[in-house]
Amino acid sequence: MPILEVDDLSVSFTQYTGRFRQTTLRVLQGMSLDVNAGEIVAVIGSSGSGKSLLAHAILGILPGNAAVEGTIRFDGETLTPRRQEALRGKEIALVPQSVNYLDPLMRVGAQVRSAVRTGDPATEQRKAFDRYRLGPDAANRYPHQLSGGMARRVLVSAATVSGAKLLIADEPTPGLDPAIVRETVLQMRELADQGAGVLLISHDLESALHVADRVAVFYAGTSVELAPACDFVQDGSKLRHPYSRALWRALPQNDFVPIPGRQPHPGELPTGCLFAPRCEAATAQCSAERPAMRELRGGKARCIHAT
Ligand SMILES: Nc1ncnc2c1ncn2[C@@H]1O[C@H](COP(=O)(O)OP(=O)(O)OP(=O)(O)O)[C@@H](O)[C@H]1O
Ligand code: NI
Repeated sequence: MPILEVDDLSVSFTQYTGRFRQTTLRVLQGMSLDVNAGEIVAVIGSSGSGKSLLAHAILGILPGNAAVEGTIRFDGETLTPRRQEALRGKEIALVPQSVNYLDPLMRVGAQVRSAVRTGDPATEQRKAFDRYRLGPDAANRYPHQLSGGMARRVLVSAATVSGAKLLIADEPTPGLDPAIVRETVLQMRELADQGAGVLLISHDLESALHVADRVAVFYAGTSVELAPACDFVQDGSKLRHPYSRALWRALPQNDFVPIPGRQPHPGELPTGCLFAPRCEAATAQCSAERPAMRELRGGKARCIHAT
């Protein structure tokens, strides 16, 4: 049974654009995916595609002006705001995108100890710091006294001492040390092998493919494909959606072919398929209607032409 099931999730923000004018911006739509225990599902998409919002919707930490539609089930039961609060940091843990999530005024050892749920907090914190190569004096430091890599490892420690059944790792944005990115993905694999379900959010298809079982490809606030990781091979012809194939082909070890154009902003989405304006295979029908996600060859794709 899946540990996490996201079904037709949409997120909108209400914004005031003047004293009396209010607009609603839909930033996530029709998002569906599931994660099984012991499995890593990588969420891949460029900046602004909705990856962090999905994580925040699952955890119930979206800002107050956000409206959520659709259902999220954890361990077979629908998540309500009350249940999200009860599970957050316990059964469902986040490795946040930024080290700014650490409390700047609290020693990091104490922050990790406060996340421990079973066993002796001091012992569990020490074990986690050993596992993630944080020296014995690291626990007494404040976040600003740690290097970026060490702070990331403290975040992973805090997420793992909780013994969560579902881990959501929101990877640091590019520009941060690639070695740290690699390290985080390997840590996630270890946790999945111990039985946790992992949602691994990443810009970096290549590093995610090292550890993921399945890949969800996001574009402009929706999922366009859900594929087994092993479909990302050779010329990409096993993939179902033109955008997934384009991402694959854009990798340096493949043809390094960039895709012309850019991802549309939430306020300027095309009426039909969101990828149609950049798609080589687009026809008039693609611009007429938003395609639904459909099952295809052991995966799913949101494209009327996909075979
Ligand atoms: N509080 C907010 N109010 C209005 N729009 C928002 C808000 N938070 C996020 N958005 C918009 O929602 C979209 C998705 O944002 P999100 O942070 O999920 O992207 P992301 O895929 O995580 O990007 P990155 O890889 O840069 O972290 C973006 O267009 C962003 O501008
Ligand atoms: Ni993000």
